[in-house]
Amino acid sequence: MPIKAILTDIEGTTSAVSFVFDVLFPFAARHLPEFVLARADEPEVATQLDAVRRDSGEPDASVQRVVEILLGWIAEDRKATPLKALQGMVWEQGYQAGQLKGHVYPDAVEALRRWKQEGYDLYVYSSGSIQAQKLIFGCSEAGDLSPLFSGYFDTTSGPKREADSYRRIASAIGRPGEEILFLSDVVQELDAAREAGLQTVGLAREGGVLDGHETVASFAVIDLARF
Ligand SMILES: CSCCC(=O)C(=O)COP(=O)(O)O
Ligand SMILES: [Mg+2]
Repeated sequence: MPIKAILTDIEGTTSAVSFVFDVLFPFAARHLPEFVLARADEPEVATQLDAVRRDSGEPDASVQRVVEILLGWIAEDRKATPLKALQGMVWEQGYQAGQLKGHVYPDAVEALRRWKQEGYDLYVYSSGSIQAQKLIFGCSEAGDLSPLFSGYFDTTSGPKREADSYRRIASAIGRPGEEILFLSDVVQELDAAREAGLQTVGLAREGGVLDGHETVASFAVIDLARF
């Protein structure tokens, strides 16, 4: 069945791992303590702090202790939903102040624009929060890419290495899995997507092969007509 929609990962796929690890995560680690301490009583922040207390098994943790837990999670790259939500809020301030500009590989920008023009529907699935996804594409070095996308999915749809997450996303998109092409740099994500019936292409930006999946180094060589 020909594909009608593309679902793409961000880190390592549309965007450099180094942008996430060397720019976004250090920015969050630097600004998150002050942000959390200043806004701990605001409902959207308080909800996430309670989720950290719950997920860490420390229901009585002080705000200061929650900040320590969050900094530990950033250091170990934990894909925890409340951390991702808070990072998104902190990054929003950085993008708004012009301190951050989203990195998107030029080949990804070109292909996404072309695919959109050709009539494919484009979606994002990242561990970064939906707010963070909108920011990286909306405030990118290539300008505002947000009009290209028809929807965004994060870990509130489930973990990226579980097939059920992709089944939920396909259902939300309103298409059978085989009409959706999933792009990612992580083989366990590609395996989970395939188990749910999606088609897959792996991105290995530095070369190499993602075991069991067609693998490319650039969006420029992905030929959608073959699917
Ligand atoms: C949305 S940009 C921030 C990316 C992020 O926080 C992250 O954990 C990357 O996860 P991905 O699923 O895109 O590999
Ligand atoms: Mg990735």
